[in-house]
Amino acid sequence: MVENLYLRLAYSPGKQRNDENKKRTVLGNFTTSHELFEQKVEFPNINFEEVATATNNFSDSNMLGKGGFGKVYKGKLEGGKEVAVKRLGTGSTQGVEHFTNEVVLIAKLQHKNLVRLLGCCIHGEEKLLIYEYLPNRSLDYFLFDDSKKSMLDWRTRFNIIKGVARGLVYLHQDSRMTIIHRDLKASNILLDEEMSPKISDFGMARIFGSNQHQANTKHVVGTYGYMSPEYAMEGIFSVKSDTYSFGVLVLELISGSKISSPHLTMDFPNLIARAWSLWKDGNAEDFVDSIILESYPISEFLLCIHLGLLCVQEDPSARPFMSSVVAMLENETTARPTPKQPAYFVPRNYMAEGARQDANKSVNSMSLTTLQGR
Ligand SMILES: Nc1ncnc2c1ncn2[C@@H]1O[C@H](COP(=O)(O)OP(=O)(O)OP(=O)(O)O)[C@@H](O)[C@H]1O
Repeated sequence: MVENLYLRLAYSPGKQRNDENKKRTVLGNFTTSHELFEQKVEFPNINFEEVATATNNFSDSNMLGKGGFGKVYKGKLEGGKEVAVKRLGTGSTQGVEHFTNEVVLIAKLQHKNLVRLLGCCIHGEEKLLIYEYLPNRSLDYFLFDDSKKSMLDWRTRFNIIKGVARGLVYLHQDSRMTIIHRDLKASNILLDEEMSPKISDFGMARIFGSNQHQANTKHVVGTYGYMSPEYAMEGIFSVKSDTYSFGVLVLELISGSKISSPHLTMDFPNLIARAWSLWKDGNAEDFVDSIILESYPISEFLLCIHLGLLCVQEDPSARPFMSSVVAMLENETTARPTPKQPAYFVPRNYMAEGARQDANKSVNSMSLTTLQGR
């Protein structure tokens, strides 16, 4: 049974909310999703029993994956529609925030490169988000698995780059709001049956008011390696922090390596360092994943490496807006500035085994980072 749910602010703000309130006073018209949440949002509420039945009572065999905020299950609704159900961990304020953000934001957005949220469910302590099911799961599932990455030929990777860029332009400037995603990464790019990309996971996104260009927070959230230096170290975020994460994603797609790949030697603290070093020495071809290197025009690889390096520059104002990125991707003759040397940074203790294993999970706070290789 599906009925419309009118959502109203339903939780008491904790410490984090207080911090953000203080900041809002300083920043003027900075709008958090909580404020929108205080407005009424009409959204399909899917019955809990129906979701439980659809997912075989949230059985492990239906589990598609596990993120920082809960497990995701495959389900089949009455009538046969396949869905993905995110079951948020109970009891945490951050889980509630994640839930409200997703519902309020995605309910208002529609673009072919954004995942569709079909409904939600609040049932006692349970909070569920019900999405369209994307049969090819997420980009990381293919790109970082040696036995699957050959399924991502260059044409597919190039289309993914272009689709994600268009989705970001929509978020940043073409929807009625300016939305900063704040956690763009390979596992948040879902792939449909044609391997077209859909940006997912808006649990950490923030909305800016019309004259707002940047904001800062003491509560840094996101994923190691994809965070821009100014965000990781000073908590400053803007559309240009998403541009940075996009640049990292582009470099991962070209090289077929993770930003934090253990295969990188100590000469290269991360993938950005390697890309920069090879590009400036005129050896950018060596950066390209050997699986895709043959049979495609080298000019497209070089364009994308160049673009990736422009996006990860240290100075946010030197990074292109996503609309310029799309223009460069769609027309190889569009002028491209020369990228400056990026700043490589890794979180303190990042080389520790435990930290590396969790490197691609979203974090709810990040304390210290160290700069290297300037
Ligand atoms: N709509 C969907 N269709 C198919 N698979 C999905 C869908 N949504 C999520 N998944 C799968 O579930 C996994 C977990 O997703 P989730 O967004 O919770 O976490 P994550 O992005 O891996 O990590 P984090 O929460 O740290 O960002 C994804 O990697 C993906 O494989």
